[in-house]
Amino acid sequence: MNVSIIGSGYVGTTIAACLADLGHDVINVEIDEGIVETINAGEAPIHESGLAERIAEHAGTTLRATTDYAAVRDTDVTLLCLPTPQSEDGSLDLAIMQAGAESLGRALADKDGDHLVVVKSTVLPGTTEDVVGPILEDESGKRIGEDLSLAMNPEFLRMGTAVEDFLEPDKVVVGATNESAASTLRELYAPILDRDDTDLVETDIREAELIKYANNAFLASKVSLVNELGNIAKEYGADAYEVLEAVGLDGRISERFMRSGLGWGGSCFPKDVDALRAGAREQGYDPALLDAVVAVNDAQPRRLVDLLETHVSLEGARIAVLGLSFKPGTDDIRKSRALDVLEHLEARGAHPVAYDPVAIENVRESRPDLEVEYAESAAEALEEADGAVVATGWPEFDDLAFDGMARRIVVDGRRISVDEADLEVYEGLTW
Ligand SMILES: NC(=O)c1ccc[n+]([C@@H]2O[C@H](COP(=O)([O-])OP(=O)(O)OC[C@H]3O[C@@H](n4cnc5c(N)ncnc54)[C@H](O)[C@@H]3O)[C@@H](O)[C@H]2O)c1
Ligand SMILES: O=c1ccn([C@@H]2O[C@H](COP(=O)(O)OP(=O)(O)O[C@H]3O[C@H](CO)[C@@H](O)[C@H](O)[C@H]3O)[C@@H](O)[C@H]2O)c(=O)[nH]1
Repeated sequence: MNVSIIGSGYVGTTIAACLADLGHDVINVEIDEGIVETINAGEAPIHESGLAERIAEHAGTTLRATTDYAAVRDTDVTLLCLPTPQSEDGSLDLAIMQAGAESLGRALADKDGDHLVVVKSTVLPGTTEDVVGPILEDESGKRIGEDLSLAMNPEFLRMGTAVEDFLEPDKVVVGATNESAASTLRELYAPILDRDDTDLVETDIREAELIKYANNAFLASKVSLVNELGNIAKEYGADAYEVLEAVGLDGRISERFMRSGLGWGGSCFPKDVDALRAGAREQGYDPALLDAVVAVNDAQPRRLVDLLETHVSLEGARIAVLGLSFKPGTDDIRKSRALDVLEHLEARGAHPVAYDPVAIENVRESRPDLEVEYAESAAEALEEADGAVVATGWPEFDDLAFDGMARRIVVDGRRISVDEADLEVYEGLTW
């Protein structure tokens, strides 16, 4: 099948390379010339395991990139993978989606024959049919249900495991207005749907849109619940990890997403939970539970620094901060809880010395306001430190030597593996 993909970020690039791998002819339409050149040169514009080799294999043949929307006219289906950020007030900002839909609609005006447009971006119910659809119709002169079809197909991949998640998903959700759109998507994903472990969910567009938010809201809520239970466990002197491991044995609950600690960040959970809360309020519903889910999450970094302060007087103290990315395996620092830890440390007069295997440059560039010293290794960050906090659970922090510290006090927000006998103080946030 000939496929065009609008937007070549984490989702668009991963999907393009994977669809080429599945045998489709794919073109990425992207406004960033640097990304277009990188893909056409056979290189990956982002770091994801398994991505570079797929791009290298298919670039120039079944995988191409361009800044020219006219390329969509040579394709049967277009996947919209544009960003859907949040506005200042937390609500969903559709400006980029609207601009992309306008450009796509204009390009489709000159296409003979039918075309299927699929929204893959995370958008609130109603966006595909009430915002994207009308723009496409206005700009292209085509009519939905006649020579234009519309579908919504949310994406559930995680950063760091994007290729594997896309090719081996638990489910594929297809929201479509007509059978021909649904059948085109079944054909597009045929090799994925042939797997025994992939469920196909066919539904209406509105439900498909909401499934994505419900999925992320559920997972974020699970982590906040686990953190609340962890905070309570800590008060009782109990180990939340032991408690929740046993709880997870209940098949109704599952053992996944049970790691308590510093909380959730990243480019998706925070913005999607906020957009759903704002959307619910707009609909006249007060999302009290989701408000609490965010409040519990926002309190964890302060709680970690409070815990450290029970052992170290922070004014003027040199504090090692281990980890900056929002989770291990990525250099993404968007809404990373580690940044909140840095802010709390700074506000209390401490001198943070931070180390992360890959995310330092991103923090340096995007947060020049933070007064932080950066170290080139965990050992360097720990050298002469009066205390340390673990903010991201990078595997390389397991079994670290803490002997360079001035005082061997470690407060852990991610449950790394440590030899407590080596330490003066070792405290977990929830154990
Ligand atoms: N990142 C994830 O892990 C993930 C997972 C599932 C779903 N999503 C959702 O997928 C969507 C895309 O997310 P992402 O992380 O890939 O975003 P991203 O910011 O990484 O990439 C978006 C790309 O779109 C390009 N772009 C912007 N305006 C354009 C235009 N008018 N025409 C063409 N290209 C344009 C940007 O230059 C950028 O390269 C969002 O709705 C997000 O919520 C993201
Ligand atoms: O037991 C856990 C699991 C996760 N986290 C934290 O939760 C955040 C999100 O983690 P993860 O879900 O692995 O990362 P993302 O790449 O943000 O993926 C989420 O967001 C994507 C974008 O919407 C979705 O596609 C994915 O399904 C969804 O898992 C990170 O800060 C993790 O540290 C915990 O604290 N404890």
